[in-house]
Amino acid sequence: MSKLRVAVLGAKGRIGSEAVRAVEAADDMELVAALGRGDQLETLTESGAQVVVELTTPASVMDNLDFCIRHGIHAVVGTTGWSDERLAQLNTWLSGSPETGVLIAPNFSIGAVLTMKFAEQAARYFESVEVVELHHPNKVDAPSGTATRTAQLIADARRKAGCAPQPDATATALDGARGADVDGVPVHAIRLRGLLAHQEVLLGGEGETLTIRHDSLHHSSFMPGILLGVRRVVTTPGLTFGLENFLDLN
Ligand SMILES: NC(=O)C1=CN([C@@H]2O[C@H](COP(=O)(O)OP(=O)(O)OC[C@H]3O[C@@H](n4cnc5c(N)ncnc54)[C@H](O)[C@@H]3O)[C@@H](O)[C@H]2O)C=CC1
Ligand SMILES: O=C(O)C1=N[C@H](C(=O)O)C[C@H](O)C1
Repeated sequence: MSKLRVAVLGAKGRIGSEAVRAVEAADDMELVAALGRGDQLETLTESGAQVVVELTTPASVMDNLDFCIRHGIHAVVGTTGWSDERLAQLNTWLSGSPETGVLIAPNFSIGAVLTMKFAEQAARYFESVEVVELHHPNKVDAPSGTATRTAQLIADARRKAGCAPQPDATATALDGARGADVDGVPVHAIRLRGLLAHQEVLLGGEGETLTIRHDSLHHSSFMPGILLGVRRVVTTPGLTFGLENFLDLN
């Protein structure tokens, strides 16, 4: 069987360099390009890349995906910064290239995907819920893509269940003291040397609390998800949001 021809964008970055090694080590894949900032995107077509793993920055990702989709190259995207407007733009581009697949995964680690799933399931049973994400201090965006997605899933679950707004008597607060409001869910971002990527979902009800915590201790935690994404995206046209769509979680 022929190997999947894979390119990595952001190949010198923290996660990109790990992804380069993971693709090189995968028996069913061939690394055909490893591009960094300033490299020509034409290398992707010249090298015959079938799938691009996009791990750059929120400022670069849209131009890169525009190029990939126009050239029918599938993409597995870990880069953060997704808004409804950006997703709508992607869907417009994809409608002009109906056989191309794009997976956007706010988090590639199985533990983080399960954290989101468990938080979504638990959300309607508790009066209060807040999200705390903790990352290395070199991270450029806050709150994290994972925390934003977690809060959105929680908010959707609570809306569907008809939950009342969360209790919060705060009358005066310093700016930021109650975190960012993501769809009615407070999200707090901590940046600390020594950390990599961590998240807690705190749920509170009458006389009890539930804490769901996940820790990514090394970038290797993201690699099985990236490789799964590469294998699945080539047969999944259109936009897929969330690695859970490629996992049998039920
Ligand atoms: N979905 C997930 O599971 C994960 C997502 N991430 C996300 O991946 C992104 C990258 O994270 P890090 O590796 O920590 O950042 P980083 O700053 O270490 O790496 C980004 C790399 O992309 C390069 N770059 C920027 N623009 C480029 C362009 N136009 N073409 C090619 N390369 C370009 C930069 O020079 C840099 O080497 C962030 O958005 C981060 O949040 C990070 C870890 C896991
Ligand atoms: O920048 C990071 O490091 C990470 N980014 C992603 C996010 O913003 O959720 C995934 C993970 O948390 C690591």
